[in-house]
Amino acid sequence: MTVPQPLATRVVFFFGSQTGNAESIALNLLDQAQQRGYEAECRELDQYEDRLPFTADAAYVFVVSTTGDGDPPDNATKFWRYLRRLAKKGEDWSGTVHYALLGLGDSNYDNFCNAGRRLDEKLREVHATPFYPKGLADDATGLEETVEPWCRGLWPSLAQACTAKNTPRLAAETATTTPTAKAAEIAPEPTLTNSAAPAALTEAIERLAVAETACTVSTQDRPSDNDGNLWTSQPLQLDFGPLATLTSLTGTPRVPSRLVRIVPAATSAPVATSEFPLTHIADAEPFRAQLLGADRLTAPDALKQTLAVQLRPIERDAAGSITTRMVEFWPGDAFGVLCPNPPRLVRDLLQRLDYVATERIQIEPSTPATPLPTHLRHAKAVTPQHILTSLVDLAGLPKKALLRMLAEHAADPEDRKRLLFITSRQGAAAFNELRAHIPHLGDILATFPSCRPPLDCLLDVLPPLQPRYYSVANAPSSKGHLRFAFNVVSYRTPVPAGVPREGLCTPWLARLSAAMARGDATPELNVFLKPNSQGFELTRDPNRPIIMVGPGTGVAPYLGFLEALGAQSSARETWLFYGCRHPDLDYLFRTELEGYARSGVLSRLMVAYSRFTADSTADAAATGETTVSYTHPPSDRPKYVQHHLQRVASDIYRLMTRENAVLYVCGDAQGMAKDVHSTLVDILVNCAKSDDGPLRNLTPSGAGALLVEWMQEKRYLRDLWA
Ligand SMILES: Cc1cc2nc3c(=O)[nH]c(=O)nc-3n(C[C@H](O)[C@H](O)[C@H](O)COP(=O)(O)O)c2cc1C
Repeated sequence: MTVPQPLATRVVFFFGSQTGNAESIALNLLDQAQQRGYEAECRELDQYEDRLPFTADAAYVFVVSTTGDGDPPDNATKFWRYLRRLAKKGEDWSGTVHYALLGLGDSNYDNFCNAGRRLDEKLREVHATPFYPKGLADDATGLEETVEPWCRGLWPSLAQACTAKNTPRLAAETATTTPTAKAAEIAPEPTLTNSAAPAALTEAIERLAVAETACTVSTQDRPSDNDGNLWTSQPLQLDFGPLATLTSLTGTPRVPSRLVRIVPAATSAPVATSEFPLTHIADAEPFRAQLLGADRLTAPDALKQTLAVQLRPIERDAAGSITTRMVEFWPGDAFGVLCPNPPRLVRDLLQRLDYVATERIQIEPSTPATPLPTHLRHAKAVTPQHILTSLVDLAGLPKKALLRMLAEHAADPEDRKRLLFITSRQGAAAFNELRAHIPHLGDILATFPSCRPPLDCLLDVLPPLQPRYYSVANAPSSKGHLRFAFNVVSYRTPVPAGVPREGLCTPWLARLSAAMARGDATPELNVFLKPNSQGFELTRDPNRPIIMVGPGTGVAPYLGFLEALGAQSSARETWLFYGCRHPDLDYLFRTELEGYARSGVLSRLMVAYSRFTADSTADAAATGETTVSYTHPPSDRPKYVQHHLQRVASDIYRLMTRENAVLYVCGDAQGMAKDVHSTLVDILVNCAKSDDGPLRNLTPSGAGALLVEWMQEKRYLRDLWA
């Protein structure tokens, strides 16, 4: 680690963020840097300047998440390609570019923090100099665990790399704000100590005074309750016992930066739907689509309810008449569905926060030098109801930043103490317990009844509401229609055990479809095309063999592939490895898949059943081999897709090493994709033993490297979710 003489006089925070975490961290860092007197700015990575972008007079801080299968976020791909080009050309940034890097990821995925790691490698390749060790934060265990210490440690290192130009704003603010604000801002990690009785802890906490909230009025315009009864707000039963014996709290995070301010809109005219910002996703061009209906793909007694919905993209002419909109896509593309938060939850929150649902307001940055978070940038004239319905995520797992902000707005000292405890080092178990309840924002506010945060403070910490993406399960030729398949997400909480919960978008689509089947009007959705930028698409080369692996709803994109292949005439081999629990319960798209196998569009269809225990000797269905009949004793049946792959190992080896096949894997990142990957390593190592070519003596690590090479060459493609 080289700590440069402070050449830099400004700091640039760059973020690459798909779902808002990295952006929120970068914006908070920007605010803190400005308070420390640095001249600072914050940009999306793809907003780098093309000419002379990186200079010695700035220190650079990168906060980058990973998406897809180890890929950079959409707003960082242009920069990533640019940096690769520079590295290839032998660019030399030694002595010029000093940087720090924080990667975000999730260790449930194979390629943990891959985008951050690779960015770091490339920066080193061009001889940029890190001035602070890189941090890699893991969503699986809680980003905060790494993010907070990394951010705290950044400042001393930055002070050596970069000179602050201005008098720290902190000092100026100290003179003008309340003692509370001072304490919270100056000490990034307020350590509340009191060696006396626990009551004194309350007193110590009390000294961090409560900010006032000045919002009034009531809710109008009640949306209809078509969102089931799972979204009512319930207080959580949490164990605050340990708090009774504590005399100090340490490790509480700093109060989140103020990013957003709400002002009355310039006009009070009602908001027209057409004015309403539909999505913050770059390049997305939403269109309307009618929901035509849903087919249930699983039996009523199957573990999961899986639906295939049909949509008809539409456009309206000036007279209001509707025609089908022909959307150009390619098998492998996905569509984003913009799904609202549940009306019941929105209404509860508006009541609780005392906002007029339909009052026009405007969102502005808290200071001119701080950009608005991307998802709020278009909210020029909106209503509180719009914001809570469509812009922010109310149901995601709560972050410490949210709880820390709420502590600032708790009128009751007991609520405040408890909230601070949950965010503290001593309250780690309580924080995990809170998250195990899988609460939504309404539950959290019900648990701390004296909290009434102003809407702008909520907007500072709530992540953007994400569209839900579904692979298109048909070919473009399908009369302009779109088909998606998904499991309707419902589950029970681990704590307290067994409380029913549901997902946001899939139960909503299921309810809309059911209402329509009962005779309600045809619903319209806001949808946009998300072309597959990572190469997971039907190969455009008509001669390449195709191997598709996709258990469960991972089979969905292949339905699109197969429909398109059915319209081609090609002698190539097409194999599908599919898996489900039981042939009679959850074999999705069975008729279609077996039809493709019979007609030869699929050369082989191999189905693994994980819970099929019938004691018959194998017929085609029992073995899961539809096109070749051979028998297996029940105990020897392939249970999972990787078992089928093992059975035909030499064919897989031949197709991949000699016939330039493309291998696709779609579905669960955590279990299936890892097992399939290690099976592929085994297959390569074992089959290479009898190969006289260059792969003979292939080791497991050599096989792993070969698979990585195939990924880079887009011959081994994965579309995964955790
Ligand atoms: C669809 C999807 C794919 C992901 N793929 C990976 C991955 O391959 N490797 C990884 O470490 N994390 C992966 N993640 C986890 C994210 O990097 C992590 O949740 C991060 O906090 C997101 O930050 P952002 O909101 O700034 O994008 C993935 C998350 C999603 C939703």
